[in-house]
Parts: sequence; structure tokens; C-alpha cells
Amino acid sequence: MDTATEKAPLVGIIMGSKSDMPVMEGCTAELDALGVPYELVIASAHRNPAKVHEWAESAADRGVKVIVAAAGKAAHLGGVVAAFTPLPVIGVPMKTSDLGGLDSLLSMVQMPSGVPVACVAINGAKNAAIYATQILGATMPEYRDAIAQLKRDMAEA
Ligand SMILES: Nc1c(C(=O)O)ncn1[C@@H]1O[C@H](COP(=O)(O)O)[C@@H](O)[C@H]1O
Repeated sequence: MDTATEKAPLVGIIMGSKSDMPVMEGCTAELDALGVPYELVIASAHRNPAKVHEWAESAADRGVKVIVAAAGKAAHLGGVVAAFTPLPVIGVPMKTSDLGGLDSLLSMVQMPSGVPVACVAINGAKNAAIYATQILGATMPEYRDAIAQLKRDMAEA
């Protein structure tokens, strides 16, 4: 399932399996709430490396500014994507039934020097959306304003 919002995507979301989708709906819902256009692709670095390569290498040319990569278990996807793009990559380690997501977290966060993947909490899909929007907000005032409003809403609540 490959999808995108109608406006040109600024965030590229990739996940290793459609089984990650229920958690990652927390990311798309937050991006929708913040008004950030995104594209979404399901592709595994293990099962379909050619598709991951092509998608990651062409992301910047499509106008994508930040990538969110979600994967569970041997979660190499974010690192592989980071190898093929100059864009910042935010990893979302998926909770797993066997090792509770510690497997995903450690395989995602322990990147070799020179190829960073910024990693949120296990199942931290919403925070990945907020962090991606904050990165956009560094240069795009409308997204800085959206984050400022989110903070006001949280304080109010
Ligand atoms: N970690 C990876 C990668 C990868 O890193 O390329 N590809 C799939 N997966 C993960 O395997 C888990 C189980 O996938 P299935 O449910 O399809 O068996 C998912 O959490 C997925 O992200």
C-alpha cells in the first residue's frame, strides 16, 4: 500500500510491513492534525531491498524533507534508508511479541558513526510525527506555529 496526501509530501513514511500500520496510524493522524503533507510506503530492506533503495534515493528529489522509518525485530530499515539519503531519518522501533520491542530499539539506535538515525520510543509513532514537524519548523514558519499551538493545547489540557 503506497499512499500520499494531495499536497506534495514533506515527510516520507516507510515501514517494514503492513503489520506496522496500526501503530503508525498514530504518526499519520498527528501529521494530519498538524497539517503536514506526507507519503507512505510499505517496503522492507530485507524483503524488497531494491524498492527501499529506489524510494530512499529519490525521496529528496520528490521534495521530501524528513523521513520516518518504522520497523520491528531486526529493524535495519531506518539505517538502510539513511545510507541512501542525505535527509534526516527518524526511526520508530515497533513493539514485538517476543522481545517487547527492545530488539527493534537496539537494532535501530546502534548505528555506526557517520550514519545517524534519530530514534523515538518503542511504538513512538506520534512523537515521530511531532519531531518531523519540528524539523520542518526550523525553516518553515507555518510548521513552527503548528508546534507552538500544539504546546499551548497540551498546557491547556
Ligand atoms: N525490521 C523489518 C524490516 C527491515 O528492517 O527491513 N522489514 C520488515 N521488518 C519488520 O518485521 C516485522 C514483522 O513483519 P511481518 O509482520 O510482515 O512478519 C515488522 O515489524 C517489520 O517492520
